[in-house]
Order: sequence, then C-alpha cells, then structure tokens
Amino acid sequence: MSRGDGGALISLRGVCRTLGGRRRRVAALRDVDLDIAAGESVAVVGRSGSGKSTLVGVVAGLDRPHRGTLRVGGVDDVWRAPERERRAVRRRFGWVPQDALTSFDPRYLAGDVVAEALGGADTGDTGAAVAALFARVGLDPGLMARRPAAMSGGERQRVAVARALAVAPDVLLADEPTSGLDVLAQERVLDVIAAQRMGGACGASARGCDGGGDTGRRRALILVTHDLRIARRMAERVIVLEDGRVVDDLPADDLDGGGPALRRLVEATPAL
Ligand SMILES: Nc1ncnc2c1ncn2[C@@H]1O[C@H](COP(=O)(O)OP(=O)(O)OP(=O)(O)O)[C@@H](O)[C@H]1O
Repeated sequence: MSRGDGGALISLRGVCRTLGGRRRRVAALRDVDLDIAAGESVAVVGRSGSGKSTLVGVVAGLDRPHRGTLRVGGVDDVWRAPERERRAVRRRFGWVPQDALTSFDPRYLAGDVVAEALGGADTGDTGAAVAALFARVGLDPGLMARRPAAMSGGERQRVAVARALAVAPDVLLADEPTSGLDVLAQERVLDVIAAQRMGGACGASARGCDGGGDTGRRRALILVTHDLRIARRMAERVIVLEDGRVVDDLPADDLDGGGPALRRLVEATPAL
C-alpha cells in the first residue's frame, strides 16, 4: 500500500505532543509512528508518566498533536479535516475512562448517562435501547434508575462500557479501566470488555460473557494498563512507551524480546 501502513484503521506518523505551561514543558509524545488495524487488540504499557494517556487522547482525535498526523479510516489528516469529519472520527471510538464517576454528569441517573450517548432523552425507544445496553454489559436494567454515585465501582465501570458501546464504535479505548477495583470486579469488567470487543453479549445474571452476541462485529481494542497480566490477557499486541516514545511493539504472547523498559515491567509483575 502506498501509504506504507498496510491498510491500518488508525495511523500515526511523526506524532509529537507537548504539555504544560511556559515554566515546565513536557514532551509527552515524541515522534510516534503507529498503525493499528481494524479489529486488532493492543495494550499500551509503560511506567507512570510515559505518555500512555496522552497517546490514547491523540489516537481518539480528542487531543491535537503539535507535530505529525493522525489518519483514521478514510480521513487522511484528521486535524486538517473539516469539523464535521473530525466529529465522525471521534464517534468511531468508545471511551472507557479510568474513573467513570468523574466523567459522568452528577445530575444524571445511570440510564441517562447511556441515553445521552445514544443521542436522546431516556424515553420510549431510547429507554429500551438503554436497557439492552445494560443487559449487554451484565447490568440489571433496574440499575438505570440508580445514581452512579450509589453504585459499586465495578457497576459504574460497566455503565461506562455501556456508554462507550452506545455509539457503536469501531474501536474501544480503555484507559486503566479496572484501577481501584477489587479482583472480582476487575475480572467482571475485563470479561465485559473482552466480550464486547468481539461483538458479544452478557446476561445480567451470568458470571461470564458470551462472545457470540448481537452485533457480531469485532472491534479494535486499545487498552492502557500498567499490569502486564491484563495486557497479555486482553491484547494480541503490546506497545511499550517510555518518555513519550514507542520503545517496543511485540506480540503479547512473546514479550521476551523487549528492551529495558519492558524488562523492568516484566520483573515487577509477579508470576507472569
Ligand atoms: N496537563 C499537563 N501539564 C503538564 N504536563 C503534563 C500534563 N498532563 C500530563 N503531563 C505530563 O506528560 C507526561 C505524560 O503524561 P501521561 O498522563 O500521558 O502519562 P501516563 O503514562 O498516562 O501516566 P500514568 O500511568 O501515571 O497515568 C508526564 O510526564 C506528565 O507529567
């Protein structure tokens, strides 16, 4: 292919992003080249401050690189495209943040959070669509009338997954989606993300999630984590960031060939 990206869904070329004010400028991303294919699952790992969150903000078309280009699908240079096209690019991404609660409008019930993402008030058909999304992430639709602040952390994260799915995204982006959850809640959220990536469904009462559900479409997954066990479980490919650069890009089941940054993470991970 002439672009040299093998037909990737997402391509970054020479991306730099600098953060901070006059006194303290940080090169959060430096010359990042990256291609992610449709349906691919990628874990982004690296120590704190290495640029992981900055990278996903740029990939999703939320944060503008100071240099370099982002291509998503047929939009060659997202930041030079008209606003209408940029909005369409953003709608290809479903975002699951680290702490869902801070990303929810505190006035909203859980059902409203998802209804808003569907683009309507929580009435009539929208109510049925919200209930279906709750069921897909294994939440009792009765929780639609609950305030997120009165839910468990795991339930809230699943509301965030339902909200992400409301836009029928091509890519699920999850930035440390299980931090702060206990082990069982972590498992449940990861199961839901894995099933929904495969276009699957989760019954409200079932412990596991069924990968053969209603949409039948495999989505790409970009998952930020500092936990290599989660990276290996959820992703086919692991990208390692250090000081804003991609220093390793490896198959998740073969992390032996990584450089010092990855070796440090491997050594810090018990029983990998
Ligand atoms: N608003 C900001 N102003 C200045 N510097 C920032 C800002 N946000 C992030 N940074 C710096 O940019 C670099 C990359 O930050 P980023 O949040 O992308 O890292 P990260 O790998 O996601 O970290 P963590 O794992 O701790 O969430 C860090 O050095 C961070 O201190």
